[in-house]
Amino acid sequence: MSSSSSAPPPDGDRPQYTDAELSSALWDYWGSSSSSPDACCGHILGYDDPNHEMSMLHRITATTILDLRRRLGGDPQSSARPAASMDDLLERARRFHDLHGPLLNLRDVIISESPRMTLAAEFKRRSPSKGDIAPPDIRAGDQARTYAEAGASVISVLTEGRWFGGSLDDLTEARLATAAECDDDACPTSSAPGGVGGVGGVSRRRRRPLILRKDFVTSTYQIAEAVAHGADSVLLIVATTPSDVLGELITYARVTFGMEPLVEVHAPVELDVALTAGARVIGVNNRDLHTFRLDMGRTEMTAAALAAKGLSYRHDDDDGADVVVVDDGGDGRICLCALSGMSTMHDVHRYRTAGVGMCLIGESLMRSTDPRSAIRGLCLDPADYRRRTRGGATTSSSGGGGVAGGAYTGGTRIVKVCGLTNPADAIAACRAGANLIGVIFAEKSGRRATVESAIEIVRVVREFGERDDRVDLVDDDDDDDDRAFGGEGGTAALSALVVRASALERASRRLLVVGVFQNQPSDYVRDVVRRCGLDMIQLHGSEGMEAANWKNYGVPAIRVVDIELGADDDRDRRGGEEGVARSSSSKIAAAILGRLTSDPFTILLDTSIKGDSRGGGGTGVAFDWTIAESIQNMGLPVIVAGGLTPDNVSDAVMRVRPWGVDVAGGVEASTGDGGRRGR
Ligand SMILES: O=P(O)(O)OC[C@@H](O)[C@@H](O)c1c[nH]c2ccccc12
Repeated sequence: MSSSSSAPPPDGDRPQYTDAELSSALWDYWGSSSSSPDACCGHILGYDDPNHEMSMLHRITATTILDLRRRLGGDPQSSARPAASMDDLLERARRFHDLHGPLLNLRDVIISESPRMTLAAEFKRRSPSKGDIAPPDIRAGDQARTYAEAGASVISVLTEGRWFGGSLDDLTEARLATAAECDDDACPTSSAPGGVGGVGGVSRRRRRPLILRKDFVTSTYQIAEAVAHGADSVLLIVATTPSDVLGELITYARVTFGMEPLVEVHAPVELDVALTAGARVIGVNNRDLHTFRLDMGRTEMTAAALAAKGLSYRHDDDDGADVVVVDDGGDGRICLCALSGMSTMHDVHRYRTAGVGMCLIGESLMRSTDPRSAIRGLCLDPADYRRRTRGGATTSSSGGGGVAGGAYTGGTRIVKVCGLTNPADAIAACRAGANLIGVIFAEKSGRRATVESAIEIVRVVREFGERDDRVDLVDDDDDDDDRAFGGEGGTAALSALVVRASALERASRRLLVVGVFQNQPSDYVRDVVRRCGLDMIQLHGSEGMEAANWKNYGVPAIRVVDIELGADDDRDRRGGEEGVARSSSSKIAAAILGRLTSDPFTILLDTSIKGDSRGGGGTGVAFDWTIAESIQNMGLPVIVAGGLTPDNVSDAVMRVRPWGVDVAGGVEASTGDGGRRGR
């Protein structure tokens, strides 16, 4: 990370430090310890960084050290709150406990949840790699309560202010808002892990969640500060802490407060440092905080190293029996946690299989419009996961999907923003929550992108989605047998499309770029797909169902089905005769389903205007959405397009609850195409 892009957002009267000041603060910190950087695995120099430039992790840590130094020294220039003395903090911590009760112990919480995966749900306003993640008016207390009620037994609160936008006030707010036991419909069994008095399945009350302070802790002062503000535990990062200091901080936390800290490692060599320092709860950050690169395999790598030492705590449920593993009597085995990059029940299950006891999830819960159902969809209880995935075909994480049969009721999962022509708008769309980014190559469009701009868009979207390559959607779930895709309508096609909807939901967490084409030669389409690295295409012309088979272009296709807006349909709709409109919309829906083949990956419904020679798409007009509703009632999740703008999209979502929406993106300026929107 270059130093120019790593400056924090400007923030009031906070002092800015030069690189030289930051660097010397770090070396002072390291110099104060007897352990040399090399002996502690050299992480202070950063991984994969032969030039040993100051990484973001160094910068944030050093800034935190200098900020604290200023506060403790009582900076007369600053209007920031002067820091309390250590004695004051200890007195405040004692008062807090007299009022609100004792600390919860992190290891005990994780073990008592087994075999259910402990969820640490994180409150994080922004991050250095992603910018703003949540709306500015979001309250830590509200979010923490929602998390707790949905089944999180740990709430992690980012308190770092400059890069993560957090504060100690957020911490206290989260602690106080979750002070009471809460009703818990996510509580799995009568043995109610974490529950109180849950005998015989009568009571479903959970104890309050444990509150974790996430910050860049380098001193006992910050630990006392955390406790005084309501934290039960703190994060300690091996990559920035000299090994002897790490040992001192862990011991201080335990002896002074009975606190069990979460010790973060990223590389196997750091595991040894953590173990030597006496850590008992170890979190593997899948993200390298020096480079921000995400490597989901880090957790398994560390789990294997821990298992080889015979130190893994077993959280598993003995092959499916709902047996709670009892405490091991404190024989020193380690609770392993996975941190960063998770969002689905598959991620949780993956780490469950590796022996992990706690998953910490931030960004995807902060971005979720419905964190409650997002948490339920994680299937923390292994029995839930088995139930959801029974029969081999995995259903959507919303729990609403399933192989054909039954209406789709899972809510809106796919948000496509279409017509982007430059990387800045594409990033804005990603930040706003889009998971499909549409780039138009159709000739008639006023929003047509160039190959060069599409290449750039693909680059920034991949970076945002943290992947290096095209997402391979046609995977093991899909049957590569030609007969299954051979153009027969009916249930087989429907089943295939329903399974693919789940696959698309999963894959789109990494954000996909879709190229939109209309009656263009397949050689041309293939060439653009290859040159730009598109993940999918959308066929918008009269190419026909069969043309959408992924084998034609090498990537799966969204097949657009035009809903023609004729004078009659329009009268039906406006006349307000619900019954007539409904019966005609279900007839249209049935006709559409009858035409389906299993060639497309997904179906998108869009408006076309009768008699318009230019064909469907880009009309800026909405069709009768009850057609989409009928199709979904028949079991097929669809994407709805046509006349959706950021202003009216929530209306469509409330009324139809479509699986996907397609919104015209970018700047709503005249396209030079008679006012037609860009698709
Ligand atoms: O938002 P994610 O990808 O779910 O990750 C959360 C958490 O692990 C991440 O915020 C984190 C892990 N270790 C940290 C150290 C400091 C700040 C932040 C972190």
